[in-house]
This record gives sequence, C-alpha cells and structure tokens, in this order.
Amino acid sequence: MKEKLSIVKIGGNVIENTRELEKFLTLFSELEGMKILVHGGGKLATQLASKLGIESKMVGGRRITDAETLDIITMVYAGLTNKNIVAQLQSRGCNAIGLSGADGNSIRAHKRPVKDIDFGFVGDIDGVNTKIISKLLTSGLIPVFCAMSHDGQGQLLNTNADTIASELAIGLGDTFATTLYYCFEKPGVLLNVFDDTSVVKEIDTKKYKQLLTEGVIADGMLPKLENCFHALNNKVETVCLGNMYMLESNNPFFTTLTL
Ligand SMILES: Nc1ncnc2c1ncn2[C@@H]1O[C@H](COP(=O)(O)OP(=O)(O)O)[C@@H](O)[C@H]1O
Ligand SMILES: CC(=O)N[C@@H](CCC(=O)OP(=O)(O)O)C(=O)O
Repeated sequence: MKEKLSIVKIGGNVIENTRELEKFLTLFSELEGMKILVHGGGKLATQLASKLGIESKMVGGRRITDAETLDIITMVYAGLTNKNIVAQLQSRGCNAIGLSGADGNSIRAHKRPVKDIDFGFVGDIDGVNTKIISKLLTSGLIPVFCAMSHDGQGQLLNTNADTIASELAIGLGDTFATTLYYCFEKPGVLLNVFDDTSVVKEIDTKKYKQLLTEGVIADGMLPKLENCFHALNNKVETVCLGNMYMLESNNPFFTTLTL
C-alpha cells in the first residue's frame, strides 16, 4: 500500500498577514504523516516592487516577469518568505527544508514560449524530480517549496505556486497516496463570493462546467480549479480547497473535488 502524503499550498493573502500565517503554520505542523508545503507570495512581491518604483503587470493571473522583476521575486519568494516559513516551522518541531525548483534539481521547466504575450522569465514545468523529493520525505524532512523553477541552463523562472503544487502532486502520485490541499482565505468554492456560508461541498466535472457557465467561478478561482482538475485527471487521489481550518480533522466545511 502507498504511504500517505499531504501537499499543502498556501496563498499570498494568508502569507502577508503575520498572525494568519502563524496560525496556519501551527495547523500545518500538527498535520500527521509526510507532507510538503508550497507557498506563493505574489502580494508581497507586488508590494516590494511598488516600493522600488517598479510596476507589476499581471495577465490572466500570471506575472509578466522581466529581469528586474525576476530579481525581486527571487528575493521575496526564495529568500524572505521561504526562509521565514522554514524558521517558523523549525520552531514548531518540524524539520523543514526550504527549496526552489533549482535546489536538488527538484523542478525543471522551460521559459514560456512567446505567443500573443511575452511573459518573460516565467516557467512551464517539464517535470519534478520525484527521486530526490522522495528521499527528503523518507529521511524525515518537510520540503517547503517557493514559486520558482529552473531550466537547467542557469536560468531561474517564476512559476505559479498553484501549478507547482499540482505538478508535485502529479509527479509524486505514483509513489504516494497524495492529497492536495489548496488553502486560501475563503472556506472553499463559494456560490456567492460574499457569503462564507455558501460553500459548495463537492464539485465533480459536471458541476464544474455548470459553475463555470454560471460565472460562479471567477478571477483567481479560474486557474486554481484548472490546476485541481489537471491533478485529478493525472491520478492525484484527492483535491481539497478551503481555508486553513480544513487541515483540522473535524472540520467539514471545505470543497472536495472529484472527476
Ligand atoms: N466562487 C468563488 N469562491 C471562492 N473564491 C472565489 C470565487 N470566485 C472567485 N474567487 C476569488 O478567488 C480568490 C482566490 O484566488 P487567488 O487570489 O488566486 O488565491 P491565492 O490566495 O491562493 O493566491 C479568492 O480570494 C476570491 O476572491
Ligand atoms: C508566474 C506567476 O504569476 N507566478 C506567481 C508566483 C507567486 C504565486 O503564485 O503566489 P500566490 O499563490 O500568492 O498567488 C507570481 O509571481 O505572482
């Protein structure tokens, strides 16, 4: 039987709030079994860029990453955010190890080809190094990935954290019984985005299409659900969406996705 693995992605809205992040990290550290944390940090990168007088440009939820922006996100994602999270987890008894996709050659990507838009130094993932990640996990370490990959030719690439999480889940799905959790500030996919009690508890492919047609799924939720179904279509067993309290075993208020 495959061993259980939890892959948890935490978004920028939680990361930028110190108290919320601390609460989340306590819940994450209490999660039993093998686990991986993937963090974003887009909001902090936008804030630092603005302080430095650099405008942030997003298209379809993805950051246009020129050389200057790549430097900023490397400092924010792989530096400040990643190392703070690792130190916080260490203080909670978790032997976390912070990684970008270049570390241990863990996530290989290629620069997104220019079509209508030139995204600059944005990477589309070619594969994850399941061997090295499995070794870290089985030696008791807790990998903490930031939103960066590399191309193997010395180039770091900005890669959306939701996509890193789903590709890690897909890559590790052959070795582990993987559950993928997308944690954000809402308690799940909501029928009415202003009403936290309107959580849709289960979404299958049919319901997903219906919610798309009705316009219930919008903004950041669109690429997020694309990633979720991509994972389910590639043998990831379970995908859940909700706020940090879904990591508690007795909380039923979150969204579970099925094919
Ligand atoms: N039906 C919906 N249910 C919940 N959130 C939704 C929905 N439609 C759009 N959203 C928006 O999607 C956002 C989450 O996407 P995003 O900001 O990309 O997440 P993350 O914090 O992981 O980066 C929510 O903050 C919410 O404003
Ligand atoms: C290519 C691309 O858009 N990368 C994202 C990576 C960070 C991220 O995904 O952060 P959240 O999960 O907090 O949104 C960005 O730079 O915003």
